[in-house]
Amino acid sequence: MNTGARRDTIAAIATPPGSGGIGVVRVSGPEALHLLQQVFQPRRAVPAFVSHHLYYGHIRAQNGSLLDEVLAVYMQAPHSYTCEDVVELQCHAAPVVLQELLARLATLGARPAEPGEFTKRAFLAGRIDLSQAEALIDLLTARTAAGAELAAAQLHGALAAAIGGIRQSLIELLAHIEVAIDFPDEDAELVDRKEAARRLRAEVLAPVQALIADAGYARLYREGARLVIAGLPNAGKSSLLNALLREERALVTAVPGTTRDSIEEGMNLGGIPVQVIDTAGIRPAAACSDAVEVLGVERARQMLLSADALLLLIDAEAGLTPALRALYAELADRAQILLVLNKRDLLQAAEERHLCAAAAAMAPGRPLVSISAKNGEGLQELQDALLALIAPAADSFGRSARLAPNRRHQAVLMRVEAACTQCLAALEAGAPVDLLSVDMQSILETIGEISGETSPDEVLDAVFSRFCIGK
Ligand SMILES: Nc1nc2c(c(=O)[nH]1)N(C=O)[C@@H](CNc1ccc(C(=O)N[C@@H](CCC(=O)O)C(=O)O)cc1)CN2
Ligand SMILES: Nc1nc2c(ncn2[C@@H]2O[C@H](COP(=O)(O)OP(=O)(O)OP(=O)(O)O)[C@@H](O)[C@H]2O)c(=O)[nH]1
Ligand SMILES: [Mg+2]
Repeated sequence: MNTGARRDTIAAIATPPGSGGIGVVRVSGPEALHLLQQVFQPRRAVPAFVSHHLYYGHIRAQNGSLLDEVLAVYMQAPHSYTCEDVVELQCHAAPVVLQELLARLATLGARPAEPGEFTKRAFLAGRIDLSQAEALIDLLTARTAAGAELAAAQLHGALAAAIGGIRQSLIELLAHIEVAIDFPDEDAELVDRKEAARRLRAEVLAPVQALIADAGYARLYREGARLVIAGLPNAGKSSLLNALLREERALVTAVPGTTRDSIEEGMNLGGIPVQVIDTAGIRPAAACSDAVEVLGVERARQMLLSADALLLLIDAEAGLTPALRALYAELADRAQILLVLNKRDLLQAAEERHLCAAAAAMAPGRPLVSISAKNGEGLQELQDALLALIAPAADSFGRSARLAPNRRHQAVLMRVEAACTQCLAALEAGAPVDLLSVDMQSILETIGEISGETSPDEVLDAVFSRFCIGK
C-alpha cells in the first residue's frame, strides 16, 4: 500500500440524496483550500481562512450566476477527519445545487470520491483502525439502539484496545523467547516453558476464545434473527403477529386457512432486530380449501427451514391433536423451539395446567408459555422466553463486554485460536525456540488483520466499498 504518495484531492456530497435541511459538500486533499478560495465568496473579505472557523458567503455557478447562500469551513491538516486539508460547504439541501457545486469542483480539479474514500484516508492516516472503520458501517446500519451502542463502543476503539492487549502479551512472550535464540550457547534452558505456556493460554488463547464467543452475540445485534410463527390452521398465529407488533398487520378470521402468503415484519426484541414471519397454518394438501392454500403451506414449510427460532403455536381449544403431534414430530430436531399455548382465555385454570403438562410430556425440556393473543395475557413472558431462547445470557453481553467482533474478525480469531493451540502443543513438546518464534510471529501477523495493519488490499477495498459515497 502506498501511503507516502501525495494524494489527489477528492470531493463528494456528504449528505443523503433528496430534499432536507442542509446539504454538505466535502473536499479533502492538498488542493482543498485552493478550491475553497475559487468557489466561495465570503461576505466579508477574508485575508486568510482560519482553520475550524465558519464563514458565511455565496457560491457561484460556472457562468457567474448566484448558486447558493452557504456556510463554509476549512479544517487544516492534520486536524480533520482525514488528517488532510478538508473543506466543507454547507448548502441548502437542493440536489441540483449540490450536483452543480460538485461539477464545478470537478472542473477545478477535484476528483469525485469513491465510496468510503474519506474514511479510507482517515484509516491510512492512522486516525482509526480497520475495526473502527467497520464499526462505522455498523453504526450507520444499526437497526436498534442496542446495536448502535455496541457499534459506537467499537468506533471508540473497544475492540481495537482488546486486540492491542492481546498483541502486547504476544510481543512480550516473543521477546522472551528470542532472548534464548540470541544466546544459544547458554547451558541453562532460558525459556521457562511452563510459564510461557501458561501465559499463552491466559493472555492470548482465553481472550481470543472469549472474543469468538462475543462474535456470536454481536451477530445477533447486527444481523438479527428470523423468527417463524408456525402451527395448525386457526391456532392464532396471525393474531400473535399482530399482538407482538401492536398493529393489525395480518388478516385474522375464524376461518381456518386465512393466511396464505407468509407475512414478515421487523420488531425490536430486547435490542435484537427480529424479523417475525407469520405463516399459513400447516395441514395436508387434501384438507386445504384450494390450490392457493396448498402453495401457502408449501411456503410455510420453506420458512420453517430458514428460521433461527420457531414459535409453535398450540390452539388451547383444540388441544394436542394428532395433527399437532405430527407437526411437532416434524420439527422436533430443531434446536430453537418455543411452545406457545394460545387462547388460554378459553380455559379454566385446571384445564390449562393439564394441557401444559401434556405439552411438556410431548416436548420434554422445551420452553413453554401460555398466552392469549386476544387479550395480551402472557405476551411479556413470551418475549422473555424468546429472548432467552435466541440469546441466552444476552443480558450480560453488551452491558459488560461491549465488544462486537464481526464475521471477518471472527474468522481471523479462529485462525489465531488454531495457531495458538498448535503453538502451545509445540511449546509443551519441547520444540526448538526458533520454531516457536516463527509460530508466534505468524500469530501476531494474523491478529494484525483485525486492526488492518497486515490486511491485504483486497480486504481493505472490500470494507471501504461498503460505505456510501461521501463517507
Ligand atoms: N461536518 C462534519 N461532521 C461530522 C464529521 C465530519 O467530517 N464533518 N465526521 C466525520 O465523518 C464525524 C465526526 N468525526 C470527526 C473526527 C475528527 C475530526 C477532526 O477534525 N479532528 C481534529 C480536530 C479536533 C479538534 O478540533 O480538537 C483532530 O483530531 O486533530 C472531525 C470529525 C461526524 N460528524
Ligand atoms: N379466544 C381467543 N381467540 C383467539 C385467540 N387468538 C386468536 N383467536 C381467534 O382464533 C381465530 C383464528 O385466529 P388467526 O390469528 O387468524 O389464526 P391463524 O393461526 O393465523 O389462522 P390461519 O391463518 O388460518 O392458519 C380468530 O377467530 C381469532 O380471533 C385467543 O388468544 N383467544
Ligand atoms: Mg393466519
